[in-house]
Amino acid sequence: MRAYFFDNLPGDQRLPHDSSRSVDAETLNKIKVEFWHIPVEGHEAKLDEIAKERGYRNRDVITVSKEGLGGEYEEKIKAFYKEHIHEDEEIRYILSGGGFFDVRQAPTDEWIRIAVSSGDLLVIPAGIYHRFTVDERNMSRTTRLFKDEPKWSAIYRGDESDTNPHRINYLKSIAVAA
Ligand SMILES: CSCCC(=O)/C(O)=C/O
Ligand SMILES: [Fe+2]
Repeated sequence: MRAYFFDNLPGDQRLPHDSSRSVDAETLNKIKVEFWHIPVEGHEAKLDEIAKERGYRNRDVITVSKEGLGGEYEEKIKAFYKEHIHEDEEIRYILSGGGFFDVRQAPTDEWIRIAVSSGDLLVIPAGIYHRFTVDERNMSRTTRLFKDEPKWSAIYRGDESDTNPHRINYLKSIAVAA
């Protein structure tokens, strides 16, 4: 896992877009993004422990690739890279391949790019604006943890998202006024 500010330059979303300005763990902690590295071999026990501690009852594995998603690939890639929030925390564990999770720092609204590969586990809090893309490998196999039914539902950034209670609570939790 490596984090840095996104360069905001035009170009394929799957390229690194590395501004060379690194982001440290403390900066990520301030915006409530957590991460672990858990070696893939034998990761199940640690994942079970995290799921139990945080009350997650379900999980699935998604392969984001042309082969994995077939006819849905283009549509899903667009949906994941469109800026959004969730009303639940997002926990993702990368089994193979990799990609980039971009999270918006508040209050600056700058994109922080988090490069993930196999063994990286990321916790993205409810209410933070973010997006995902595969990298140049064009493939990520990821375990997604869900508290309830395994369902992906996103609220795209727009007028309604800024007044969503989960967005407001998130800003409060990091001591930023909504
Ligand atoms: C790599 S898991 C698929 C992407 C996803 O679930 C999500 O919410 C991205 O923000
Ligand atoms: Fe998401």
